[in-house]
Amino acid sequence: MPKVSGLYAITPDTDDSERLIEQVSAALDGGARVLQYRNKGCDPVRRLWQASILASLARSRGALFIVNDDVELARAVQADGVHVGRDDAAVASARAALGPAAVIGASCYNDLALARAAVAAGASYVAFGAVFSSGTKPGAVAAPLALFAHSIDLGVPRVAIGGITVANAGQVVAAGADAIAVIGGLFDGDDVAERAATLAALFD
Ligand SMILES: Cc1ncc(COP(=O)(O)OP(=O)(O)O)c(N)n1
Ligand SMILES: Cc1nc(C(=O)O)sc1CCOP(=O)(O)O
Ligand SMILES: [Mg+2]
Repeated sequence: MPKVSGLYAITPDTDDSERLIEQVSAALDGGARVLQYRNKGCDPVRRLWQASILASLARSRGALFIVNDDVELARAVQADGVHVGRDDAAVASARAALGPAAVIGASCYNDLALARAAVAAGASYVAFGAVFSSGTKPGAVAAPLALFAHSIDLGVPRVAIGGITVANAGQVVAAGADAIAVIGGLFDGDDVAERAATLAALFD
């Protein structure tokens, strides 16, 4: 199964598909190894269109393509996998729907027991967050960086998320995260390729 590691870019919510494609191309050019399509706001037709384009883009750059929340959309665009949280499909049902080769990610917030259960249910990676306060998700529970030292034995990649920026990402990598998932710290600005390159280089 392909490994989730390095810079994990997550798309910002937008209806502006042209800008989204430009920004995602820049993130992939800069070195993002995983791309998640996350769009909570737009209509289903545009979601399918955006996801299809981004799937091709990720594939053409050798990056993994993951769809947030929506197992059926992941299947429709032949994504590498899906990311699920507490309000989404269960890990086991996502795994059953997408098959043994799919990458199934599970949000585990600040909860190591949840991470152990997710791995037992078939998760390919787990995510802990929010490691810093997040402008994208201001109400997210805080997750201590020490979780990464305490979760090595899980045997799957551990992704950090929440408020990660060029300024603080080094601490997260030093704490042991296998990947850093970033929205605002990557896409809020015009220098996406440069930020991606800086964040990706932390894993060299
Ligand atoms: C890599 C990664 N980690 C965590 C999340 C959050 O998932 P969830 O808790 O289901 O919240 P929403 O993203 O659906 O609002 C994620 N999407 N990706
Ligand atoms: C989608 C999401 N999930 C989180 C969690 O803690 O599970 S934090 C978060 C938002 C990540 O965006 P940004 O990089 O802009 O903070
Ligand atoms: Mg979700």
